[in-house]
Amino acid sequence: MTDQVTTTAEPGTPEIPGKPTSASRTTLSHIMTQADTNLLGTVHGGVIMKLVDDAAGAVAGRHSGGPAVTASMDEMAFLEPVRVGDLVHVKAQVNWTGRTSMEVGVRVLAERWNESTPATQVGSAYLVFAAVDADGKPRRVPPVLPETERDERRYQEAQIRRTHRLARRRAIMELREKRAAEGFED
Ligand SMILES: CCCCCCCCCCCCCCCC(=O)SCCNC(=O)CCNC(=O)[C@H](O)C(C)(C)COP(=O)(O)OP(=O)(O)OC[C@H]1O[C@@H](n2cnc3c(N)ncnc32)[C@H](O)[C@@H]1OP(=O)(O)O
Repeated sequence: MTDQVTTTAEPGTPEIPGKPTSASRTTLSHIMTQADTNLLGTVHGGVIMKLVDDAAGAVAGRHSGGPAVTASMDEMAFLEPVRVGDLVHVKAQVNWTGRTSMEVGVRVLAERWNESTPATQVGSAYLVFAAVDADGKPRRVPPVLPETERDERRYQEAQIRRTHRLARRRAIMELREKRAAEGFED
């Protein structure tokens, strides 16, 4: 993992024009059936996570203009159980871009398929996608251009999460190196 947090091009490489958040924002909707349930009879969390990954992957592909792979999924929150017969809407947008990675924010909403009551939020997640070339190597992404106050807040919050991810990873690597130097073999 690299520590670079800006979208500045390397010397000699052209800048990539930015893309507004709305250009790739996407909603994926899916009706939940008996095939999606866990042993408790509610919808399996893994089914929701697959939809989240699909919607976020579509957004990352649209934003970056090519293939993108999931590097991490964190802070997946399940706020309410989802039931058979719920129409689930997975709303995703690019919150932040680095050099080759993007943070995609996802909100999961559910409504009864045959009722006119408003949809309620049942989950949320943040995923990091890396744009890749034909060899699976990271490639540069266009900077995302936040358009609204909410987009701007999400961008700033994503930067905080990015800083924490890098700091946590660095701290764990340092601890492992220290323990190895002290002779621990775990
Ligand atoms: C309406 C829509 C209908 C749609 C309806 C149908 C669905 C249709 C959609 C299909 C969408 C499918 C979406 C599924 C997508 C998969 O399921 S992909 C499969 C699962 N993922 C993988 O297999 C990825 C495996 N990992 C890798 O290939 C490599 O580790 C990676 C991710 C390319 C990173 O490579 P690396 O050599 O570590 O490169 P490195 O330069 O260090 O990192 C590259 C960037 O990633 C970041 N990064 C790397 N690792 C991490 C990490 N763990 N955490 C955070 N950031 C990281 C780095 O910080 C760096 O960011 P920048 O500073 O450049 O911005």
